[in-house]
Amino acid sequence: MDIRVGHGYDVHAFEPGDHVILCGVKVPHSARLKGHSDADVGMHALTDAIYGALAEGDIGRHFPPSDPQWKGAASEIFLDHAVKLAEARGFRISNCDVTLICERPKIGPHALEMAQELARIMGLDPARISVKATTSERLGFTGREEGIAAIATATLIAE
Ligand SMILES: Nc1ccn([C@@H]2O[C@H](COP(=O)(O)O)[C@@H](O)[C@H]2O)c(=O)n1
Ligand SMILES: C[C@@]1(CO)OP(=O)(O)OP(=O)(O)OC[C@H]1O
Repeated sequence: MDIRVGHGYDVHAFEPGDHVILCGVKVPHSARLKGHSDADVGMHALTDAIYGALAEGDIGRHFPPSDPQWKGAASEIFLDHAVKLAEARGFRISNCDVTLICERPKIGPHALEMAQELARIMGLDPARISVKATTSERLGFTGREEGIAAIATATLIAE
């Protein structure tokens, strides 16, 4: 049995807007996240965790920010690619855990829907997916509400 663990980290800054996309869910907010794609910071961290477990580099290697093809892209494309790459290598994803770091928006009311959306994209039982959040107690860039950070871990198993 081959068991792999990967982790991912991402940050996107706020810019003027009225909603954010987090783990595939549109959440009303007083700003939006800036990015080349839809700036789904949680999905990017999870995608990087899977690439990390596979030693397959990072999201920018597979989807260069310099490529206009990915401008405004739904981050589901990136996660789907990482999952299919894992499957092609004989791995199944056992579980994953995403932490969103922000003062606002509040994630708790949306966490279940986010886990369900990630599960849909990944073809997994939602019980294998965790989405949670923490503030940084008003410290640092997330504390000043300049952006949102996300960390993720994924465990992959090949029998
Ligand atoms: N954006 C956020 C941040 C936090 N939560 C929930 O609040 C709890 C307490 O946060 P602390 O940073 O004070 O530990 C946290 O455990 C989450 O349940 C949230 O929903 N959205
Ligand atoms: C996702 C990509 C796609 O062009 O762009 P961004 O939306 O800016 O996101 P980032 O987390 O900076 O990762 C780099 C890129 O791969």
